[in-house]
Parts: sequence; structure tokens; C-alpha cells
Amino acid sequence: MPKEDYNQFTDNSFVSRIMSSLTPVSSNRCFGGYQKVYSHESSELKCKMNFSVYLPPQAEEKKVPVLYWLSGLTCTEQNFIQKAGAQRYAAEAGVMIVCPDTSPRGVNIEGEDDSYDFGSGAGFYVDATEEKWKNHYKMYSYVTKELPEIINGNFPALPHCQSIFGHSMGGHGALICALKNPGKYCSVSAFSPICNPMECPWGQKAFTGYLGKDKETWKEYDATHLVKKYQGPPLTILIDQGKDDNFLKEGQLLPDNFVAACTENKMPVILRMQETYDHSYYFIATFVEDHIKHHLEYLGMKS
Ligand SMILES: N[C@@H](CCC(=O)N[C@@H](CSC=O)C(=O)NCC(=O)O)C(=O)O
Repeated sequence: MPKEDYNQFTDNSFVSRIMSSLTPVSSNRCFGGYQKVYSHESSELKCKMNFSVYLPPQAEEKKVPVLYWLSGLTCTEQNFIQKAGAQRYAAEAGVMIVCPDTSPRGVNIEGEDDSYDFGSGAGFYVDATEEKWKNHYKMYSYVTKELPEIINGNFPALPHCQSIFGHSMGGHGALICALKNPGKYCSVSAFSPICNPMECPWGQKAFTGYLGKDKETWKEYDATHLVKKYQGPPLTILIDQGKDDNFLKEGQLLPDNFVAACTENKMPVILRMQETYDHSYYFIATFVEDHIKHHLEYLGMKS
């Protein structure tokens, strides 16, 4: 694309012309690039969804790799962009960062707003099969298919150069997306992921609600089970986990189960237990640079 077109690309009027199905919500200059938010009608989720996209300065000149970030319980597309401080590193590296919301919104399912760990803000990155939820709660298809198509079709993204990372429920999401789709993501990493949802209270509640009582079907969305049968291209998984994380102490995260399963299948995994760190975005902000550098290595952009 000629340079003048890329200059236009960063102008909202041009963006809205080429993106008839995307509505600009906000645009802020950030580390030489742009932090933007869009809304759109999702065909998978059958509702209006927001996502954020950080466009590094390099995206004005050429196509760039994409990092997908999946957030945790109660989050929207805003938490990571406001709290993680990742834009500085994305700008230096020349990578785009895309953050979806964490569930369908406002779909009027009875009980959808009753708790912080199920329904709104807690889509768990699965495709629901239970009657009550299955029409809207398809976050797995949304983040692995619909959203990448939108990004690749509307932004200067290198379509075969994408990686995924996330936090807590989103760490679980990142791990299962990578493990279920060998070769689709160049690399995967996670902060405090829910590693074995079948065996923890958060996961059992979500999987019962979205997938029903048959635990065999749960295995398709449990990273500890999926990693045992992974046979795709090599993936070196990076996980950071705070040792003072209350949810770790409550048995919600179970990283040791995941590492044992990786060892069983000879899957390389780096689990860094970080003394004195908790579950918060202060922890994520501390180590996000390491995660971006990890991904650069596998996106063919070693720094
Ligand atoms: N009871 C809390 C729990 C919510 C919480 O801690 N959410 C985490 C993710 S936990 C696992 O997915 C989070 O990222 N919160 C957002 C933030 O900006 O810190 C509550 O209801 O707040």
C-alpha cells in the first residue's frame, strides 16, 4: 500500500470508510502509534462487541505481527490497555495488540449478570452447548475465527504471524486456543492461568453451566488435558505465576498439574513462580515486557 494510504489509515474518517462493519469508539495517540477501540456486530455472539487494537508506528508503513490478549473474569477490552503498560513495548517491537471483551454483552439471558464468575464478563473462551447459553456464548469461535478475520481484513496485520497470551481466565483461553489449533499461533504465554479448569471451582461452575454435566466434553477445553495429546509444531509455553496470588492459594489455578502434563508429553514449558507477586495487573505490568519478547522470538522478530 502506498505511504499516503497508510497515513490515511490512521485517520478515523478513512478507517470508517474501509471498515463499514466497524464503528470507531475511541482513538488515542500512544508511543507513536494509536490505541483504538471499535465496536461491531458479532455474527458468532449475536450481539454488539467491543475490541481494542494497538497499532504500533510501524503499522503506518507495513503489515505487522499480531498479539491477541485474552483478559480474565470481570474484564472488558479496557483492562489490559489501561493497566498493563504494554504499548511502549509493542511500539518498540512493531507488533499490534488486539484485546477482545470477555463475554457477549446485553443478550438478555436470565441470570447472566448474577455473578462475577459466570455469564457477563466470564465467557471462559468456550463454545457453550447448553440450550440456555449456546445461541450467544461462543467466545472460543469468536476469538479464534471471527476476530482474526476482522483484524486481518481491516488492519495491516500479517495473517500468518500471530500469537496469543492472557491472564487468569484469559490465560486458560490463550492456552486452549494454542493447544487446540496447532500451527495457528506462533507462540503462547500466560499470567496466572486457570490451568486445569475441570479441577477447580471456577472451571467446574463455568463448564457445568456452558457445557453441561458430561465431563468428557470438558476435556476439550482444559489445557492440562489438551497438552497431553498435543502433537503439533513445537511450542515453548511461558507462564508467570505470583506466589502471593490468593487464587493460587485457593486452588483455582493449579499450575503444577499443567507442568506435570507438559512433562508427560515432553512439551517445553517455562513456569516462573514470582516471589511476593499477586494476581493483579501490577504483576502483569511488571512482566509484560518479558512476554512480548518471548513472542517476538517465535514471530521471527527476535529483539
Ligand atoms: N472477586 C473479584 C474477582 C475478579 C478478579 O480478580 N478478576 C481478575 C481476573 S481473575 C480470573 O480470571 C481481573 O483481571 N480483574 C480486573 C482488574 O483490572 O484487576 C472481583 O469481582 O473483582
